[in-house]
Amino acid sequence: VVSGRELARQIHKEVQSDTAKLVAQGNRPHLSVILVGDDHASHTYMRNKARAASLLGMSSSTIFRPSSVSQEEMLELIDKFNRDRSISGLLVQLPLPEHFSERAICNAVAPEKDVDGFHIVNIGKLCLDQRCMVPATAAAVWEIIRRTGIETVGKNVLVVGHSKNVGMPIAMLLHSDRNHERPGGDATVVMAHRCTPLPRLKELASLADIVIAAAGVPHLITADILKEGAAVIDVGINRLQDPVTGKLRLVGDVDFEAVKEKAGFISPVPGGVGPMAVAMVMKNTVTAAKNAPTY
Ligand SMILES: Nc1nc(=O)c2c([nH]1)NC[C@@H]1CN(c3ccc(C(=O)N[C@@H](CCC(=O)O)C(=O)O)cc3)C=[N+]21
Ligand SMILES: [Mg+2]
Repeated sequence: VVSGRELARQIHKEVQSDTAKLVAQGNRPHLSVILVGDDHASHTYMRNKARAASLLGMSSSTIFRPSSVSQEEMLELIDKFNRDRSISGLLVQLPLPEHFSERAICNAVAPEKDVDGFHIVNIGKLCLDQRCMVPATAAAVWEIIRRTGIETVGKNVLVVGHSKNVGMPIAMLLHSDRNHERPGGDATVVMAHRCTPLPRLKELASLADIVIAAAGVPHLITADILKEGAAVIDVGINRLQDPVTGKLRLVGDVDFEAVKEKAGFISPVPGGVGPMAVAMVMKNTVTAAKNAPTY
């Protein structure tokens, strides 16, 4: 069982020492988070990021707006933050209410401050293997694989789920060329999604050396469909009500108890990709601070 919390502590140490250097140069990294509405999960993630920032010696601030805020007002706010030199990294917590174009909001954030890596320029660079802000969840999966020593070159990777913010960037990192400006995993990557027939999903899973589960379907990945010794990275975040206690419980897309007996490596939920994703936002914030103009 791979501990995302332990790996996140490694990243934290690296980010903390980079932060201290920047602070000594009078350039303390600052993360600004814009949070719209009162979505409970979004508030949890925001608090995790704010806590990590203060732990690592960065400053952070969260700007709250009601779900009735207009796209116009949001664009103005983002523009103001883009021009504010005391802000190194800026992110707008997703999802946004229905009346928003998330694409327009993501594209409004200055690419060099875009610690989510969701601006179209950063996505374009990601697809061209250029250095860029890599979306935190995808970077988290990448770092878990790298730091655990899981081989990717020539391996079969199955990414389950093709969301633009998670599945797509993960597949992009893992399939691309390792000898590039932004090194990739040189794996043979297949993407399955809601239109993939179940027999086909099983067939693909049985061939996979690495399975990345990012579909948002609890218990989708069961032990019987996996190859013995496969590495399984669970990216799912599903809140299920416990039938006994009635409490909400966080589960991934993987049948953890059974799969941990068959898999070579398994990254759990909670305590896997989540804490690593928070750490990668911090790493991106330091990167943004390093690259910020100092004049
Ligand atoms: N603009 C934007 N950027 C994001 O990076 C972003 C987003 N919107 N919207 C939602 C997703 C999801 N996400 C997570 C962050 C932390 C945990 C995390 O800390 N998870 C803990 C448990 C947290 C809990 O108990 O709920 C864990 O897995 O151990 C999970 C998921 C960031 N996202
Ligand atoms: Mg997790």
